[in-house]
Amino acid sequence: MIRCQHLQWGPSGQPLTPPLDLHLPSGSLSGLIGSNGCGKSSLLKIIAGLQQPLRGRLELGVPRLGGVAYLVQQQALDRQFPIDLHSLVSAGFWRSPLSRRERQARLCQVLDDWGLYGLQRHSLQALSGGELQRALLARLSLTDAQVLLLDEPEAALDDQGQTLLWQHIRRWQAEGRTQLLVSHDLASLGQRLDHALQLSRSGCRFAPIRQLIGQRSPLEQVA
Ligand SMILES: Nc1ncnc2c1ncn2[C@@H]1O[C@H](COP(=O)(O)OP(=O)(O)OP(=O)(O)O)[C@@H](O)[C@H]1O
Repeated sequence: MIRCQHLQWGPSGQPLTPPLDLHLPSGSLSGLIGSNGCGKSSLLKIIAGLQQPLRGRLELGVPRLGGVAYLVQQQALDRQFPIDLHSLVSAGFWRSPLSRRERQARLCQVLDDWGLYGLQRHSLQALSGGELQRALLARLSLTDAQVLLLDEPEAALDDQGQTLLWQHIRRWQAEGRTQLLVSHDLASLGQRLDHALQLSRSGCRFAPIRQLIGQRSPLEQVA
């Protein structure tokens, strides 16, 4: 669950949008859309607790530590950081109650799921954009967090990667996790999601995504 009351965020004294009131129930899957610089990534950082809001209240129903997982845009990562793919993905076990043996089995499964087998010892620099994105998603797959914040998760993924991504998103939805997903691919979101939050300087609007992007359903098109 994510509940915002009169929430505002942005640079000090310069809120990016009018106050946001929003309730995303547990298990919901919602898009977060809007033009470049309107404040989408900043809102995810506020929800993740990485930035402070300017004003308003935020309620998550879970503790931030362990309860919220945030998939960052990969350009926010330092590719020079001296770790390999194995270490990056394994960070998803943080606070996990699994035994060493269980972790090993789960890691193998997740690496296999995301098509990363054989790349465990590659440094971050040696990964392609799509491989790094799969590694970040594999790390997310290891967490038990109930709130998942996904910032452009389809970035750099090929068709097969995008299919895998949406299989996982549907699985997380079936597990009752709350997901908020930033994307600029409105056509794809329009086919896959029911609702989205649209941010802009003039206002925030949570509505059926087809209304927001001006798309009509196939039935409406026939009618
Ligand atoms: N650390 C910061 N200091 C000052 N301004 C910032 C900071 N981070 C972001 N901003 C500004 O806040 C605004 C919103 O940025 P944000 O990254 O949230 O936009 P966005 O909607 O995610 O954009 P995009 O679609 O381009 O990813 C931008 O104008 C940006 O320049």
